[in-house]
Amino acid sequence: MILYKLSNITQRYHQKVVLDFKSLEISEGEIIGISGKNGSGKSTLLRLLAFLETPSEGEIFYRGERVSASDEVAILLPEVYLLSRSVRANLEYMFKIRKKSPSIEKIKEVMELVGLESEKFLHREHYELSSGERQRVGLAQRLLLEPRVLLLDEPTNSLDSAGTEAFSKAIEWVHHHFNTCVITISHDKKWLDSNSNRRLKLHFGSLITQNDANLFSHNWSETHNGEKFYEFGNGEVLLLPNSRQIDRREGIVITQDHLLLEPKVGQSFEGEIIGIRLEPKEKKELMLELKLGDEILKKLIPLEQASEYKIFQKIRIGFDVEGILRVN
Ligand SMILES: Nc1ncnc2c1ncn2[C@@H]1O[C@H](COP(=O)(O)OP(=O)(O)OP(=O)(O)O)[C@@H](O)[C@H]1O
Repeated sequence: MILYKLSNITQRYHQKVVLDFKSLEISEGEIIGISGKNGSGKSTLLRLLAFLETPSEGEIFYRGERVSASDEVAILLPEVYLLSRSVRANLEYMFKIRKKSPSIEKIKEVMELVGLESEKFLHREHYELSSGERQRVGLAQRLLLEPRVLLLDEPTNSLDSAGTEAFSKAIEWVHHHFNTCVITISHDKKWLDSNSNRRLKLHFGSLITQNDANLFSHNWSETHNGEKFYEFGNGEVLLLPNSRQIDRREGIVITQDHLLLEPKVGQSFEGEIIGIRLEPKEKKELMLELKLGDEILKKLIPLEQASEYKIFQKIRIGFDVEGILRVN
């Protein structure tokens, strides 16, 4: 079932366009990771999905309807707001929102899930919590809501590695139990990769919806005559012929399909395989993680080709520049 349908979205603050894209569909149970540079519009998009803001232009349908709020959607912001009471009272409050009677067993279950020992933390006052512990209480609150959509804005910012791992498990748990659609913003690409089955990227307010693995959208430069080239950071450069008309601020993307392994013709670059893993979605493909200069690129290959690739193997990487996408 499609949960969200967004079309022709523009969001402006004081005349400045911060988000501008044509369409986005999000289905039930998807686990989506959103990345992008500071100010690219990630939090703005999350606020739109949480109905905390309405777009300046465009339409958002939630389960086929125009709605102004939904109690099926929960959002965890980087600064967690807690009631000036104990952890227990903060968690019990969620049952009131759901019009259910509090269950101490359920509370203890979610506390353990987010890595808060219930014996130690249940009766702690809100002011006795560190920022990482507040973040954990915040997530536990939202898990108790059993949301259809869980929106997480930089959830792991104040967490240590144990907390980060607990949050990964909690995402799996909520997805498994309630088929929750989880949408997470993070600057930690590795964490996002292992905690999402679809990636979105924002680039100056434009949405790039291809599997993120495949694309690079910064470090484009111009020659004196306006042709674009991409610097990989190892001295190698990919030239883009006939690219004068492209404004590099629009974002230039080469999708995964146009990333070629061991190409027989054309320009190619030496890369290295730094990761090989089974793609979680269908389990019929392998994701190769390739390092080329400062870039980490990804390429899906059929499972049958697994024996051809080994970790730390050097590999030639080429690009079919016909596959350039402009993102606007
Ligand atoms: N309420 C607001 N009023 C005016 N400008 C805003 C407001 N909220 C965000 N902006 C601006 O909109 C742009 C996008 O902000 P947003 O917070 O969505 O970016 P982001 O990708 O989440 O950034 P970060 O990675 O730094 O959190 C930024 O230029 C920001 O300054």
